[in-house]
Amino acid sequence: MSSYQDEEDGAAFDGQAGSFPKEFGYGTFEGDQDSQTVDHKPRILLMGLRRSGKSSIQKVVFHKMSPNETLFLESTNKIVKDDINNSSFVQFQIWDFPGQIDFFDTCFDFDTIFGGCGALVFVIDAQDDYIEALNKLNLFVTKAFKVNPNIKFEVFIHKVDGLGDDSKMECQRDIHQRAMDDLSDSGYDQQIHLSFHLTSIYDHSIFEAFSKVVQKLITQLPALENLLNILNTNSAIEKSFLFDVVSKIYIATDSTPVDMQSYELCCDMIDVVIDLSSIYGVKEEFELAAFDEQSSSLIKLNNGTVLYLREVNKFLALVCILREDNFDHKGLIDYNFLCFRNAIQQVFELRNKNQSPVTNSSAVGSPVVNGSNLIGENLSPTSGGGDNENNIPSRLD
Ligand SMILES: Nc1nc2c(ncn2[C@@H]2O[C@H](COP(=O)(O)OP(=O)(O)OP(=O)(O)O)[C@@H](O)[C@H]2O)c(=O)[nH]1
Repeated sequence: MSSYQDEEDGAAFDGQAGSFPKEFGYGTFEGDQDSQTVDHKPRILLMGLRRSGKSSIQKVVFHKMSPNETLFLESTNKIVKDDINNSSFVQFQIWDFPGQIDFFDTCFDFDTIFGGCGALVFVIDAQDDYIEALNKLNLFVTKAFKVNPNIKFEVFIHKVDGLGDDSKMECQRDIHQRAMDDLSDSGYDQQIHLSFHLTSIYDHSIFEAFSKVVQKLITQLPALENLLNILNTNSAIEKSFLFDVVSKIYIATDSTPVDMQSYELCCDMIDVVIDLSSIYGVKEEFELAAFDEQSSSLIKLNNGTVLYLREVNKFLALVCILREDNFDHKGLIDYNFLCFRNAIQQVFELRNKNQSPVTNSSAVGSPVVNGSNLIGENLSPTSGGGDNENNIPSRLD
């Protein structure tokens, strides 16, 4: 097995975007070698009140900071741009806004901020009084919608690790209700769609929520989903995720529902593979990451389930969950995987061909790729998102 290398340092950096609001509406920023390339990437804005957890989210998901270390993060006092380049699919900028931002400041250039924005993530601290946060949410989304109606609005009901299961649900229901009432009062309830996610940096929920945000910016998603469906059907796979290895965001999965435990198992597998690879993997000279197309890993669980990881390209890995019995057909699965990988390659090529330099995410068309080369034996995968909902093993064999 070759090794994965954490690309964090090479992949992302804190571009100090200058002081707010004096240098607002940035075309370039320090550390930006090629502002033209960077600026056409879809942008994700992180907004919310002070200390709601915006910087922590960004650091934990994209910079591998441990959740405990976020206790020592200083308050952000200027907009911080972060260029995420983990893979050909996952390419965007995150703008972390200071909590104390004043939207009535005349220097605020709404057109520049919201114009090229793909998603606005509004973070609400669920452990705090959220009335003020809801007022801000309404102000920001209505303003953003007027400038750019294509923005996806995502509300992270954050720090829910401090709440019990019932309180979580109650909190979500209350925030949802109040936010919708506010939108209705401002006359936008029919036009603006808000998605709500319960999140915490202390578990996988923040990665799952960010996966969903990022997926909405990938216009090739239907093609990827389709390929995963075909792969599953022909290889008797129960569930498969296409992971961005560095961030553990899944950029696509098949169309069966995602259950959190399966996702967590796959994330853990990636951690195991990365850790083992960095200890035992052989790194070629001049190579940033020492893995190749042969990289793979297999973990048998004690409930008759197999986790199978295969390298798709430098940044993406396919992680599948399937029954041990069905893994007897490993040759077939491997062959189908190669077809799948070729098809993904075609998606990449089409995307690169179609990409125009001034586009945001919504302007890139979805290519039509089918996985017609995949071989299917008479294998019948059981339906649903995995059969191990109540049967998750407590140890890895
Ligand atoms: N319990 C808990 N605490 C969190 C979570 N996320 C962040 N925090 C804590 O919240 C505090 C504030 O986090 P920051 O990331 O600095 O908040 P911010 O929104 O960037 O704050 P400003 O920069 O002032 O706008 C830190 O002490 C974090 O450790 C979470 O999921 N659960």
